[in-house]
Amino acid sequence: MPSFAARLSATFEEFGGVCLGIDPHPFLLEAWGLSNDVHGVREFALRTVDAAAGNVGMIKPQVAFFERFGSAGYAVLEESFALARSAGLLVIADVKRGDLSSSVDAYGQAWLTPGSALEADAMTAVAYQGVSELSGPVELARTAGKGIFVLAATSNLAARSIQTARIVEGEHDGSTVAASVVHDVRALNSESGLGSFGVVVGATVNVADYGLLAEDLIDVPVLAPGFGAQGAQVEQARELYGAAVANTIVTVSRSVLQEGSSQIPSELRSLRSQLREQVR
Ligand SMILES: O=C(O)c1cc(=O)[nH]c(=O)n1[C@@H]1O[C@H](COP(=O)(O)O)[C@@H](O)[C@H]1O
Repeated sequence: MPSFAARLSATFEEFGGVCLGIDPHPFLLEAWGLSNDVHGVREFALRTVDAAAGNVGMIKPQVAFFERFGSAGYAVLEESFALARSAGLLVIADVKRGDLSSSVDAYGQAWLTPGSALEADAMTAVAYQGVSELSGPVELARTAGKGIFVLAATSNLAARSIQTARIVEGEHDGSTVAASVVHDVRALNSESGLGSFGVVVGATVNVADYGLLAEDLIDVPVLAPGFGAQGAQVEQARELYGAAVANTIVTVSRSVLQEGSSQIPSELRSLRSQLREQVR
């Protein structure tokens, strides 16, 4: 299996960096005329995958909306991932898992093992127990051609005080929590050019306030939520991410999904051309 970085680069080349989030909120199920139960979520997810295929290269299912329905929700995730894979879409499982290494290893195995029921191409992870605790999933990702996106500067205001806090000891003495995560994740990328290990940097944050420079994000895949419903505009992508806009995944959920499944392809194509302008 080629590395996640190689597959992501090919996706950027063919489709650009727009990613469609699959977040079946109850209000969206209602707007789509679907029931707020696992049948509605299944229909929503499969229609969304269909609408994404051929229009963008990536989807990011937010697993919380599926977990609401227990094992039946997981079955829908499995079916959706399989459909996405067969349509050539990269799947970033938005699971935000984190724990000490002996436990987080199992999360990695669930989401990144080739052939596992919930196999995705990449997963999101939380590193408040230390980026080094993620070594098990990182090793698995290396051998299986998978990727991991670690939360660094998230789009929600409530995280600002924690993520901009300064570390007072050790290797990262004096740097912000966000910058230390970016530094440690960058160090995982041994290959030259784009790496397989990325960071989440929300489009609603000013990276400088988080102790980050635009250069810190070069060659690291950047997962960038916050566009659309949370207020950032794709026309600001270069201003926000500088040269790293070329390796930024602009992920959008509610703003596109609320248009209804028949409108999704044209919405995605329009975002693609806006982002292409920014990358140029
Ligand atoms: O990791 C994420 O995807 C994520 C990180 C972050 O900092 N902010 C953030 O909004 N997200 C997720 O990105 C999606 C944003 O959805 P919309 O605001 O509807 O586009 C949701 O699934 C969030 O859980």
